[in-house]
Amino acid sequence: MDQDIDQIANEISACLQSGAPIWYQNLAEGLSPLHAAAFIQNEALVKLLLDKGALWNAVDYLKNTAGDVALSFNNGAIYRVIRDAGIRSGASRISLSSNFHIANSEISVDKHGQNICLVEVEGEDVGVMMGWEEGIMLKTVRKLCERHPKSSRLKVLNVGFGLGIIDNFFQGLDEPPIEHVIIEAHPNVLEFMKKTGWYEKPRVKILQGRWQEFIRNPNDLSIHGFDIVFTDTFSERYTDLRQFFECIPNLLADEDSRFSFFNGLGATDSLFYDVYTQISELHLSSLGLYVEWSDVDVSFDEEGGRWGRSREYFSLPIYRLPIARMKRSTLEC
Ligand SMILES: C[S@@+](CC[C@H](N)C(=O)[O-])C[C@H]1O[C@@H](n2cnc3c(N)ncnc32)[C@H](O)[C@@H]1O
Repeated sequence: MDQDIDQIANEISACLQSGAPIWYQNLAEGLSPLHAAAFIQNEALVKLLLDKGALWNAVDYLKNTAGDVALSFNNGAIYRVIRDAGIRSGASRISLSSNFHIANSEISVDKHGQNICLVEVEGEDVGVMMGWEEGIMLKTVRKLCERHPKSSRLKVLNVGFGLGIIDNFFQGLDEPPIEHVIIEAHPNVLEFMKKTGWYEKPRVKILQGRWQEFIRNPNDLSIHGFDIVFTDTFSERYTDLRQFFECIPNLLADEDSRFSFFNGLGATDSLFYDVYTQISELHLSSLGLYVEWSDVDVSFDEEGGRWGRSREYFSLPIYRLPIARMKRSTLEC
């Protein structure tokens, strides 16, 4: 077997040296050499191809990566080799996510009675917040607030109002926040907030604009001291989320404070989702935060009806919910 691999390795090296492109994907199915190596379940070959520069995130015409092929065989070892290549490649170079900016947005009720917030991207309506996400938002609020040492006097910051699902859950707590700051940029969403009475709510402060205008850099202390911080801006890229991460140590009040974000990047593919999840944890850790993850079941409960006229942006059955806190050693430094 080792001999076979040595021989294959030599042949592949010779092919590459003579100009064969390692990124080649066949015309019939869009399969790359990495897909093929995962298909024959040859870990050494997978490693070799990745070493030679094979794209860990190439997708075939069915949108499957080599990691998906490995998973379909339940081959955890090969899956991890491919995933780790993705993590090493660094989040800033991953281009799988929603990378559009706030476009025309519309808030409406779909035929299933769900509230949906749609934006138009390249002529297609994309749901950026839909009623089915209530379960995620409810569990997030529970994880953020339950047994919080300051539960009777919470100061909450939420970035991105959308349909206001999470903000309604914060307001519905037995002991609502003593300060509830919401940053929202989109004029249509701000209009919706006006119509639904958010500007009149006691102890709620609405900051109109992009979060980047209010939280200018990681050392900016103009808004700070929150017990709970949540962000869900969806239309932004991972680089924006990472920039927001950098501001978290200054936004949080103390070691009891908790931070969460909508963990939806790459959520149309288990490999991409896994890579984003791991990279987020690594980046938060480098800033002195540790993350606890819990799983939320978001599998289909009806014939795919939850998407309405939007594009699927979260097609996995499990949402991985992050709760981050400052590590004590960081606070003592
Ligand atoms: C997915 S929705 C948030 C949904 C919300 N979590 C809920 O429970 O309904 C995203 C929101 O973030 C807003 N947004 C996007 N980028 C933003 C930015 N840079 N600053 C502030 N708000 C932003 C959008 O206008 C949109 O209202």
